[in-house]
Amino acid sequence: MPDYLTGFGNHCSSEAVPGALPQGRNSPQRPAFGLYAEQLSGTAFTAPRAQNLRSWLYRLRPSGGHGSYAPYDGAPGFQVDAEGEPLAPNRFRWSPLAMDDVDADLIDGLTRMASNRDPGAMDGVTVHIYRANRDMARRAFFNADAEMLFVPQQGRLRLLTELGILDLSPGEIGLVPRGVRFRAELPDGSARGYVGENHGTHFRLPDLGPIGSNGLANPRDFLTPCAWFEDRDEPFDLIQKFRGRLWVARLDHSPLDVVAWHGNLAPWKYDLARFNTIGTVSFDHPDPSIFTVVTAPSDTPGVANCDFVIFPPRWMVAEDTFRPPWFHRNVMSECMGLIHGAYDAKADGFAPGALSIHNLMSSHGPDVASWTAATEASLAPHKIEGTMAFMFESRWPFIPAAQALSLPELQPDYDACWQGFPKARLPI
Ligand SMILES: O=C(O)Cc1cc(O)ccc1O
Ligand SMILES: [Fe+2]
Repeated sequence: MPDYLTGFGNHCSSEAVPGALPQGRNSPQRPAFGLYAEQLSGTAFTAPRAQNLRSWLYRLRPSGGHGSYAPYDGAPGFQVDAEGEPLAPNRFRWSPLAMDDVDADLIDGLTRMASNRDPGAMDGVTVHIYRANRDMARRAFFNADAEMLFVPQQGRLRLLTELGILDLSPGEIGLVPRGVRFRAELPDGSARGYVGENHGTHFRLPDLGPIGSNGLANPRDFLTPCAWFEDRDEPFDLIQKFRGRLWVARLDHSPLDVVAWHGNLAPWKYDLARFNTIGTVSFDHPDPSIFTVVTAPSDTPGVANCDFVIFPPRWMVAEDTFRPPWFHRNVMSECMGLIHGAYDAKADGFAPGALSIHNLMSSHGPDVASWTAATEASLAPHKIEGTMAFMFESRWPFIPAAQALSLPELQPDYDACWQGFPKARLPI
């Protein structure tokens, strides 16, 4: 079992071998045991202190010991291709992608579903679904384009990163920072889930405003792995994502050889069951921003490049209120998934593993069946249980990948959700 340090954005220190971490300086002339000191930065050197992220890694070899990168064609589904334009401003929904014909590791088993912005432009978000049944044995990956937020939906996912091991189960999320090398194992033999690539500034905890100093995701529930390394002198492929494409270089050893590290740029995981959910105790359905777990701000205050929002179990007590999500058209764009259970705005067609996209100004909200049930329900206190939906919400519209639009799981009749509402009757 991996060990974890607690807290969000803390300056951590960890060593897998006692004495490996230098004391009192970052880069001594001769680090202990002949280790190599290397800085990994997550922000510009001159970023304000409150946002500045970097870590110091002490490793068996410097990370640069690889040859030149050649194109990697093994994971065509993960890469960015020319998109089909013009994109119809439709609502999109995919049923869970089938697992039967899967024969891939995490990287080869990624299917890019939607992107916004140019992945090399340090802005926007890309959403993928992964389906895998093989461990990455002698392959490691890192992403120059984005930090990666993993949302397991089926099966556990073990991310063995340069800075330690994240063991993720469905219901937990895990973040691997830009540039951090990792490989993935599947303790249950196969796994499916979602990945959000955040190309912009880092996910952080949202401000709480009038909520006060506690609530939503509490910092101490974020877990950062302790230092871990593998000493393997054998051929390794190092795959890198750079400007939307994949590249591979050869190493003669595992690049996961960081014996000790310190700093505040590090992987983390979070159990969504720890989320302190806040809602109305009077009337009206509040905006879903109260369910924000982490947010990646843009340059415009309050307008996120990407919010990660969940719809967790919670008590519904609002009086004289239509309790599920209302009908709406938003200026922000929404990409939703479901980890388990049912979502209260969609009675049908949105199964665990599914994905939907509601771009800006597209009319959406409850389907007819959910609307009918909620309109007729008695408004006794009621607990929504056994569910966990989530949403990547972005200021940029999501452009479905051409490959996603030709998947058999794309639902041809999604618009039918909003057909058949009875017309309102005015008094004559
Ligand atoms: O569209 C959705 O289902 C997500 C959503 C939920 C909610 O409670 C309010 C607005 C919103 O976009
Ligand atoms: Fe919405």
